[in-house]
Amino acid sequence: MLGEQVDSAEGMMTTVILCVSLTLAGLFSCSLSSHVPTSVDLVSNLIKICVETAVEQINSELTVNHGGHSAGQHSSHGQHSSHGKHSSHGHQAQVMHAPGNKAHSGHSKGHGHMDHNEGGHSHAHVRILDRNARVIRRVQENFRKLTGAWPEAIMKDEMLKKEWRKQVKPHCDFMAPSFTCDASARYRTADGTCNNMAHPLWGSTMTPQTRFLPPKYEDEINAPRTKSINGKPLPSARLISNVVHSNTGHSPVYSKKSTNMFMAYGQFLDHDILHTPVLKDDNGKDMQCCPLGNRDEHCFPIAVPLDDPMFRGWCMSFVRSSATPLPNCDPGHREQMNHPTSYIDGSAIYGSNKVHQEELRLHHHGRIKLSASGHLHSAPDNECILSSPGHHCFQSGDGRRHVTPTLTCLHLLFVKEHNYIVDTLRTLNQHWDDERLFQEAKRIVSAELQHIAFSEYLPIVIGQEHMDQYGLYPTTHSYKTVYDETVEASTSNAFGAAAFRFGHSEVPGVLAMMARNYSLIKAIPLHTQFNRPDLMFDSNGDENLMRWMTNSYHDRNDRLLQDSVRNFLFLKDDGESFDLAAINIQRGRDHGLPPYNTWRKWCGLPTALHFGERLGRLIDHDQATRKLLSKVYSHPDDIDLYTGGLSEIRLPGAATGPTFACIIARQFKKYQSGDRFWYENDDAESRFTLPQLNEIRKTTLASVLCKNTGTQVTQPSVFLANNDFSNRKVLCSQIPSIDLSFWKEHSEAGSHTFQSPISPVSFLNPLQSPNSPYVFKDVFNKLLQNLRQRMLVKV
Ligand code: HEM
Ligand SMILES: [Ca+2]
Repeated sequence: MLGEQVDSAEGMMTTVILCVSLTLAGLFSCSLSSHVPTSVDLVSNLIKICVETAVEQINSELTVNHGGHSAGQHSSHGQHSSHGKHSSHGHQAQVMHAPGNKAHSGHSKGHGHMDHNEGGHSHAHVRILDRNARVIRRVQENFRKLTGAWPEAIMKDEMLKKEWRKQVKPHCDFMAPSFTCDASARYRTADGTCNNMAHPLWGSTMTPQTRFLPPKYEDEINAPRTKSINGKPLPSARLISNVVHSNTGHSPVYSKKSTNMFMAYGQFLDHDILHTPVLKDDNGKDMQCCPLGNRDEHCFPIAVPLDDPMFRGWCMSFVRSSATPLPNCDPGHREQMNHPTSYIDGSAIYGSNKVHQEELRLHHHGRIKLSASGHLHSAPDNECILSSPGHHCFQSGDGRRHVTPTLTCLHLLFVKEHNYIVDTLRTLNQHWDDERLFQEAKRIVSAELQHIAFSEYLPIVIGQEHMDQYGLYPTTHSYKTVYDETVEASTSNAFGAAAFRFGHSEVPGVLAMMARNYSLIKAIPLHTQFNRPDLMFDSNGDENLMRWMTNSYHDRNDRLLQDSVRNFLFLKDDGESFDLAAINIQRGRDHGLPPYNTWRKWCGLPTALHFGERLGRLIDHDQATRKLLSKVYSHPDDIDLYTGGLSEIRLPGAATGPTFACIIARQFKKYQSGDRFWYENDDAESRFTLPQLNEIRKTTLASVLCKNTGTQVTQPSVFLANNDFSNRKVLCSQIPSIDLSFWKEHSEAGSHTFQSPISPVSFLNPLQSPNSPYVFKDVFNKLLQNLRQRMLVKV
């Protein structure tokens, strides 16, 4: 045991020697107890040495490099109480600006993201977490230099662990707020805390992403993977992108099955469950990490091949995802944080903390703010790119709302859905106040989002077999009692940094708008629209864009990404742009994702031994892809998860191959069974009544579209093309939709009893179960025959 080692004469000597030498070096002033030191004293002093040295080191680095924030004592309880109130305790970070510091000023050269106002002071919080993680990492490194002990050894020794927590805690005590969760709460908190009563932070905002498998960092703790198993450097992420993911010079190939609405919804859903923050510079702009060899801890620039067809100058800037300490400030490897709540709870609409939520609310009749002209409420001008007078940036619960117009219009759609629900509830329950209306509508919208995700979206992503294998289909009757309090629903690293990015291969090169008669209004290259709200200001812009989204195929799920995102991502006037495929690969390395073969094994799939054709080959890749992979990688064990997974042959009826389908299925299982407020749950305090649940089961994205836009005709499943009989277009009035009269309160104000259950006409969503009968088919057969089949437009 390490404690015993330190207790030994040798350990004591080392401590004293170090103490003296570090004091002499002027790093800190060391005073060991005057009495004969006990093992606790020694360990305590040893850790103290390491902590103080770490703080000094970081402060001097920050002063030299950035004039950034001091690593001194600070803490910020970014977590919230059980009532979701924002609280901030302890000292604020001290800011020590170095005189004359010019680093990173003025220019915004990172990934071109706009300034994100995510409510509260989220970026300050990211900075604090990142610095605290850095302090802990340094303490850990120092401790290892002194004692040779790895984090595991510290955690196994009770005395050492206790001392560690005591000494390091002042540098990151935001991780241990005290909670009084209300077990009888009917509503989720804004920040996701208190969902799991035993672990109130699970799945909540700004907590570490979880891992299915331990990370693979080059130094075991922090440094990205850069070396092949044969010791040579790994291929550059941009080179892999050029060889394996490039479609440059070729026409796009479209899916034969699903629509651009399926693509867009994937991004919208992703933003409910994940955002990994990266650090900004002192001016709140993207950090610049070029040229190669930049030694800033936050930088991991991508090497651009000399003969690159698009990018010049050897280097693409890449900022590492911010780090976050582990709970209790325990030692361990680098972890990345998740900004939104991990639960599928509409946090992209409602915000992920109370402060932000309050900003978004109108505080009148339960509504969310919209502009007078029916757009999302305005946000400061620096949060998007404005090019026309009269246009404005938008507010919403997630900072990335402007990234593409296809995403922005889904934000608007669900704000309208919220307001539609509150307005209806208000007519039913006139005694409900603003708060009650808001919370009830939020609860219903969250349930709708969960239902759409699991009944309409996910089956197309992973296929029926995985849906069945993991028990992911929603039930068609009664409750589904799947809640398991031992399951942590937090978003996992490999899911977010690789598998769920499968959708990037669906992204089109061109967006379009369609009129009510399905004629094309206009087609616009996607890369001209990043971070711009303009299309939303066209007359009926959102409706016309969504009409195109439901009437056009997305780009096929394959290993290829369109130039819109592979060469022209966030293209600026000065010609600077990024490659999303290269970023995804680099992100995986930055996050320490184990490579492809390790995940194959975890999924129970055969691993590859070579790139050839004999036994032991990459069995889920076609021959051409095996060849391309062999051109860049020197061994199958080197293959990055993103590249290996994306280039697999898709499973029958799925948008993903077996490795991504496995990771995505296991992650969605966590969202389903780790959420106490899961909409199908039979939880005494928060469940829906059965009739209400049956109403929620009627929800389809088509019904939400019909209710909240001028759309009059659409196919029942807007994720699927309307090219076969079962999904032909029907009038909106024929698309089942939630009947909110089941929320009419029966008794006194404040009570939670609702109208007695009158069993509604049973409705089976055809997508819930592959074998269920298609009810529209019988009921509306006649009408359908009269509707002309609309051809999908390929732009
Ligand atoms: C519509 C066009 C899209 C654009 C322009 C886009 C762009 C981006 C960018 C720039 C990032 C950050 C990359 C990084 O720095 O690591 C990102 C992350 C991500 N994207 Fe997309 N994306 C799009 C669509 C999609 C779709 C359709 C999906 C899924 C179906 C998706 C899933 C993800 C996921 C899971 C992440 C990781 C998020 C995080 O960890 O913060 N994206 N995307
Ligand atoms: Ca969420």
